[in-house]
Amino acid sequence: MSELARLAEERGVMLHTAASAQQQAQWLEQRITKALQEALLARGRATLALSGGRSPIPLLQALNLIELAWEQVGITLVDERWVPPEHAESNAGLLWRHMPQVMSRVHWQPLYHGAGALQDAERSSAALQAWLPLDVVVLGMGSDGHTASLFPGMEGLAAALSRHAEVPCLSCQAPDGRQRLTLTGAALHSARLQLLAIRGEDKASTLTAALAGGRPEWPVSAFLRPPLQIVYSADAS
Ligand SMILES: O=C(O)[C@H](O)[C@@H](O)[C@H](O)[C@H](O)COP(=O)(O)O
Repeated sequence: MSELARLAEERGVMLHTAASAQQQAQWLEQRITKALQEALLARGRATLALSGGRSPIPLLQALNLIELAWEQVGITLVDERWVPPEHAESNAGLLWRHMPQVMSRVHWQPLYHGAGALQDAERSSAALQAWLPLDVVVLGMGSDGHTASLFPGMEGLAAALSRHAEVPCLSCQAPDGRQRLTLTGAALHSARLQLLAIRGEDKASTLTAALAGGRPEWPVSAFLRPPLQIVYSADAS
């Protein structure tokens, strides 16, 4: 058993290792679809918060092929760069590019509204408060241990990570100085299904260090406990 698997088991966190990026996407799509269908059956509605960046593209493409009552599903992001959807770095733009069929049918809740980072965070929080608890959250992770746009050393990090955070969405700054919007622990910890998807050896070593408990200052460490399910693939392509 790998060190990653041993540490995950020690923490009671499910770890699935996929042989490729496509198999990781398939594993995620099956669990997300099942959770959304259960939510629709139980409550007539479902909510899903997705990560941006590069890793989620195969998952977005897989979800785009799924037949579901998408009109009863709310989709938002776990974070957004504070740029309009047409900007190359927009996570909203990423979802529209790789999941157009789904995005055209769901109740889409953007985080970026163009009024200013602070005002956009307030507007997104007001809208998302009614969504809590979320049904599904899909987290990614950077090699620096950030998740969503919660970065190590960020001002107000402990409060932002807390499940008792005052608001579900905050504006913040990435280490590169760019404005971002991020869900807080109030939204992220509320999810009935919490998934962390990472790819590549680099992130595996970051995650191993976090699971070993030696990195409490890394935001991802706040999520490494049940009911989190981790899916890892060495395939970083
Ligand atoms: O906006 C973003 O970039 C994401 O939401 C971010 O938190 C992402 O999950 C990690 O940075 C990993 O990104 P990659 O998948 O591109 O490595």
